[in-house]
Amino acid sequence: MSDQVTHFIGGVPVAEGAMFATHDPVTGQPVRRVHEADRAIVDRAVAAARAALPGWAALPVAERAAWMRRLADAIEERFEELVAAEIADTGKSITQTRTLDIPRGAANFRSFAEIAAQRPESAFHLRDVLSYTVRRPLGVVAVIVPWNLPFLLATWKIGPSLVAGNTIVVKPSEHTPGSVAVLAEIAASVGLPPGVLNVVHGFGGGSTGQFLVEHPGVDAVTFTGESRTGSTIMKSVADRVKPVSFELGGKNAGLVFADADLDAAVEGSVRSVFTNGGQVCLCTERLYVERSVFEEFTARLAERAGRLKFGRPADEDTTMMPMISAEHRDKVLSYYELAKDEGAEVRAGGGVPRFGDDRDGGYYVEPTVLTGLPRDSRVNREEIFGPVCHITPFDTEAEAVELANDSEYGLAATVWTSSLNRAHRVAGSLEAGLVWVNTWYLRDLRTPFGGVKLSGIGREGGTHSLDFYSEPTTITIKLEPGHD
Ligand SMILES: NC(=O)C1=CN([C@@H]2O[C@H](COP(=O)(O)OP(=O)(O)OC[C@H]3O[C@@H](n4cnc5c(N)ncnc54)[C@H](O)[C@@H]3O)[C@@H](O)[C@H]2O)C=CC1
Ligand SMILES: O=C(O)/C=C/C=C(\O)C(=O)O
Repeated sequence: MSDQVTHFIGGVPVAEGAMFATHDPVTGQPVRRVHEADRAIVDRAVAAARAALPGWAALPVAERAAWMRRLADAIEERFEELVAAEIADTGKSITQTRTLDIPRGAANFRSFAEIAAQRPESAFHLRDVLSYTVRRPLGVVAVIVPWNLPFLLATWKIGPSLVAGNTIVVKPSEHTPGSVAVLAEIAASVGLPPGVLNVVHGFGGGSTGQFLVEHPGVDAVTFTGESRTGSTIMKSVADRVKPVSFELGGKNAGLVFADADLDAAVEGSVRSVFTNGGQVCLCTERLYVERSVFEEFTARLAERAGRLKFGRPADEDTTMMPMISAEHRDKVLSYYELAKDEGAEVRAGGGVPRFGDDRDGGYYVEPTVLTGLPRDSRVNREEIFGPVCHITPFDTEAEAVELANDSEYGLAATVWTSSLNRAHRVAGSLEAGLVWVNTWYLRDLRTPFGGVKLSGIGREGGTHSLDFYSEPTTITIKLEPGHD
């Protein structure tokens, strides 16, 4: 793709609006020039989506599902181009991008095509009354997504909203416009009807994102990002009572019991704390470890953190990526300093790696393991969104559950134990939308996905997505047997 990123409206590229630059997180150097959509451009995108709505909504679901499969095929054909676009924006490793981010994009379209096409309609026939439900699309949906998993998260919302018959305007993060811009090219190349999928670029508050969610022609908003942003968007749409689906932040707990397979718990926690540089809303930031294995677990996790590899994205054995921006790096580093001020013992990391090459201009921080902080420390309560965790010992199962639940967030939790009874008991007691036992981030796209408390509103995934992206109308007919 070109280094200049344009909007995509009504099936064609639109190179209008002021320009801003994005930066390569690996070196800090400018990487793209992006057009910012002002109110007038957002207006045109919403109008294009609205014009395309009747035709798209009227298609049989099997035909919309066929379009989703065409998009998935085309993603696979342009796989390496999407991998390159994602890496240029994020500095992710090529191994992760090839195995997680881009394949999930294709899977997001394919799985919602299958789920929507196979969904049974419900009808209840009781004596001379027939009650049944028809589902209609919400209308024009605004899709607002963040920078941490740009293609995965955008397609996770684009697939089900389109197959349910909506037309959409997507706003990717200002940091990561590239892969969704390639998706727009793909939509044009497969001949998706103009206006069904529109993309506008720009910032959030006071810019494209706000103009889009507030727009009277937008019927619903689906958003992934920080909890505070979710709250701001909710206020913006409150007057029009627009439906919202929010996947927000987390301060996720991992519980390690002494009966766990410790090798698996350590390796699983390496993944759950440090994957994607800790920049996944599902990452573990609070670990609670039974006292008898606390020292061994902590020493082993700290040792593994020190061995993560800061290679270039193109090196297949790279396991640590940079933070997305200088601003986000500074935020994460401010928590490293705060941890020290709050009295933490730094068991690994705590600073900035030095390379002696152009990566010193990038946004890297060290993977960090902390202990010794009280439960009410800010480091134990606030979402950091970096490669860092704090580990606390516990003595009883009840205490572990109580500590894990002592959070304003409730997105994901991980339980490490060899006892099935304990796994079931503890998992059911945790205030979280998602609990993984002896694993982390194992996904089945049919299951409900989302969080409680500050971590979100509603669930997406499988039929839960299709429920959000459509409205049911219940029709009840009084039949008169024997009449025409
Ligand atoms: N899923 C999660 O938990 C995520 C959490 N974060 C956290 O949020 C912090 C800030 O990162 P940001 O990229 O600024 O996240 P953000 O939540 O502010 O931005 C996510 C998306 O929302 C848009 N946006 C922001 N304000 C908006 C508004 N008022 N109306 C409409 N759209 C709006 C942004 O342009 C972007 O596309 C990070 O330091 C990180 O800690 C960031 C990304 C994802
Ligand atoms: O759908 C997934 O597999 C991952 C979702 C991750 C987020 O929502 C996030 O990191 O914000």
